[in-house]
Amino acid sequence: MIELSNVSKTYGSGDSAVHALKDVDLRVPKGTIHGVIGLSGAGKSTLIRCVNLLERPTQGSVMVDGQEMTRLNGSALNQARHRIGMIFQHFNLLTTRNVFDNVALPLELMGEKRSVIKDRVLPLLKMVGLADKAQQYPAQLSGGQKQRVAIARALASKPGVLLCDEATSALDPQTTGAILELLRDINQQLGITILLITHEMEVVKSICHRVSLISNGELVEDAEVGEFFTAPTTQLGREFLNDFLQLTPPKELLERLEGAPGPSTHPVVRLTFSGDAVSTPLISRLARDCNVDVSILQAKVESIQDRTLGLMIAELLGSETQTREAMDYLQSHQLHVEVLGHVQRTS
Ligand SMILES: Nc1ncnc2c1ncn2[C@@H]1O[C@H](COP(=O)(O)OP(=O)(O)OP(=O)(O)O)[C@@H](O)[C@H]1O
Repeated sequence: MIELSNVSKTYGSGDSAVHALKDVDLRVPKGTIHGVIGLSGAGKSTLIRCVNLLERPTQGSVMVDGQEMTRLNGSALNQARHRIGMIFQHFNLLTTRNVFDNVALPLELMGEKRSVIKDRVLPLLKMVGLADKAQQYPAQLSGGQKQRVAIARALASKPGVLLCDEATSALDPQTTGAILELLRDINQQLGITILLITHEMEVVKSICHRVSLISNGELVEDAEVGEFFTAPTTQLGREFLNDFLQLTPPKELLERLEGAPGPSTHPVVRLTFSGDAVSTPLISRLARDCNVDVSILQAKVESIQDRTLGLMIAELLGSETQTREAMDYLQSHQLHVEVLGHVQRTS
């Protein structure tokens, strides 16, 4: 289990101080996979590096599997770090060591005997699918293979926790999928707790149980993945979702979109719906009960874990009162309604 309480991190001081983390509380239960997503510079790397104290928090406490990391120094901290594996975007392998010796490195640093090292490294290489590459050097491997070596190395000291710092960001989509599958297998087979940071919703959707959204050093959302994808509670969360689903209004419509309603305009809305609302014929009811016509401009249905998510961009055609009633009707049926703007009637 990982538990951060009131963690803040400030780089520098005075006028040049950067408040990279502000009062962060985060709890990752044992055996779960937790994602932290955010824009560039939001504080993701700082947060993950505070877990193993590669960065020491300015304030607050960090507990990992019952041990308070923030109280440790020197050799006690080094010992505790053996229980926390970490993988990085650029793999960080030693180019002068072959695959076997890269994986063996943490065990050598712990003073393990060669026979123990051999018994540990070979099954790990098998687990990550590189049993036949033990004698090869990093330069002879693909990006995905290098990350597999890094994963085996991170697991060598039998950690209870694995930290993944943008572990798939340097990989193509197919290799990303294979590495994520490996991480999921490791989580299930070894019961290891995984904390990962990413700027990609696809990563969160594929393997995380829960997700936190970080913005300007603050955790602004924390939810189950299905919940986050179907009902983000912040504007930033909705923007991540819309980018992921690529449901933005067509360019030609954007050009005609006006901010304020006028005497002869229609609202253009983005509707997000999940659960029962996906299978309810709300649009035809809207036409019947509220007397508005609905012109669907874009629509998409996605399965996120055990939930179904529907998205739609539509123009509501009717009088101002009718369209307002229609939006109230949709909201009362648990749809998230966002008015994107207004367009002039064409007829
Ligand atoms: N060593 C440092 N010294 C000073 N400022 C730093 C340092 N490391 C990070 N920062 C600043 O802290 C803030 C958070 O940075 P961080 O790297 O944690 O964000 P991030 O979300 O991981 O970004 P990215 O996705 O671009 O890697 C940024 O404003 C960054 O410039």
